[in-house]
Amino acid sequence: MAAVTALPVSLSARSFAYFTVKDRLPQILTKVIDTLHRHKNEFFEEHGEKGVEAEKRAISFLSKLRNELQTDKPVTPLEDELPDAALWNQYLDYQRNLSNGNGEPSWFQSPWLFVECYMYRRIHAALAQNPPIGSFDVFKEGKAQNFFESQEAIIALCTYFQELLKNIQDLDEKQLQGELFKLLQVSLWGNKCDLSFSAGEGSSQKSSPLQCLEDMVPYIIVNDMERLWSLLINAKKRNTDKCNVRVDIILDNAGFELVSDLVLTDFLLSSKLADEVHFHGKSIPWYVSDTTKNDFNWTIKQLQSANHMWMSRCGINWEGNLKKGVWVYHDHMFWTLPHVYSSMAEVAPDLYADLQKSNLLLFKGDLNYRKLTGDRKWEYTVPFHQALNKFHPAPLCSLRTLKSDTQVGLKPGQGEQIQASEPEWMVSGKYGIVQFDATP
Ligand SMILES: O=P(O)(O)OC[C@H]1O[C@](O)(CO)[C@@H](O)[C@@H]1O
Ligand SMILES: [Mn+2]
Repeated sequence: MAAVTALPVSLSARSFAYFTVKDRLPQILTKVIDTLHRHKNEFFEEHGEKGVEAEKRAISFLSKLRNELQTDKPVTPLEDELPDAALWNQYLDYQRNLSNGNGEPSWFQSPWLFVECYMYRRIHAALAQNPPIGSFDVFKEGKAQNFFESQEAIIALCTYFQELLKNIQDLDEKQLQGELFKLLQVSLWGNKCDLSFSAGEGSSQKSSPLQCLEDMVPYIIVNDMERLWSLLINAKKRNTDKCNVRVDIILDNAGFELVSDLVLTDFLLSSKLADEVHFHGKSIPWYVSDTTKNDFNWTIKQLQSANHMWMSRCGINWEGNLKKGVWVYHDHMFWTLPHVYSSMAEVAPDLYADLQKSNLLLFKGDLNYRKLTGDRKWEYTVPFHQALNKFHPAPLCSLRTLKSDTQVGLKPGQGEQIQASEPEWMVSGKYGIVQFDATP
């Protein structure tokens, strides 16, 4: 991988990133250790002494990791033999070359994106290397709790949606557009509910997700919903039996956000704006609340068996979509590598080629935005297309609330104006974007 010269510097642990690395990441590690402690009896019941020994080894690995982080030790090569280890270690070499002999990559000196991803990968190694507790998801409880605490909001959304389905065939184009915009916004604001941001403290959707959409429109600082609509409606009009419209959604958090994404994608199918939807989740537990295959299936099962007619109707329909093959779940190790998306074509050509088959890629959440734009200190007015740095498998759109200090594609003066009244605007999660790029 050649060193990049013409791009702005990477965000490193010196700004907002500094507080994340200094405070949030150690807090997350402490919580993970605590979670393992609390499950000791369960490990014993399931696996006997072997389970307890594995738990002890995982805890000592994680304590060592926390110490390395807090004392700004060099980031060391991975020593496990998991399938992605070689790619990680190559990336570490690349970081070494970038630092031009200015010392080893370390927690507070290296790019924030890299060290943060690296921490989650080491957490995974702590478990994966220690059978019989190798597949224990240390973040599962938090994700489930977010789902249960968002119960009211999920009921409100499922009820609204099932009512909408009753007469969806009778909606004219304008009405269809209005409904799409609503569900896009629910999915956008659903991204407030991630757990790495609050270091694993609760962050669920408490109020009805549909009620305050109007009031929140001014906080959507890039709003390309009209362009998204044009793409979808034109694709629908051109659509013939031979050529299906495929939408891909690169998922972010489980819990309320996932339900909001599933409702959005059900709407795309039910309105015939799309014929098939492909979901992309994480193959290992990631950034506390990100969706894995287990979370995806668990969520649909929970909905199905819920004691609420419209919730369970959603769950039953969605299971049906999976069985019929109009919903397809994928995971690929690339999504949990530290690489930015402009290197996908080189690092994961199979994934890139798969995404090229899509008519529209929806990228959910802040981390996806950081990887789309290379997590760099761009000027606010730099076009999104430029920041994507040649990543363009298909038309794409980011739905993201701002939780890290990078943002492109703003109008001249727009960023400075918000900054003047709200210094925290880039990291508070209060602002959002629906940012689209169609140009190859
Ligand atoms: O779930 P999301 O929206 O990708 O957010 C994850 C976010 O959590 C944080 O990593 C916290 O460190 C963000 O700043 C990051 O981008
Ligand atoms: Mn996330």
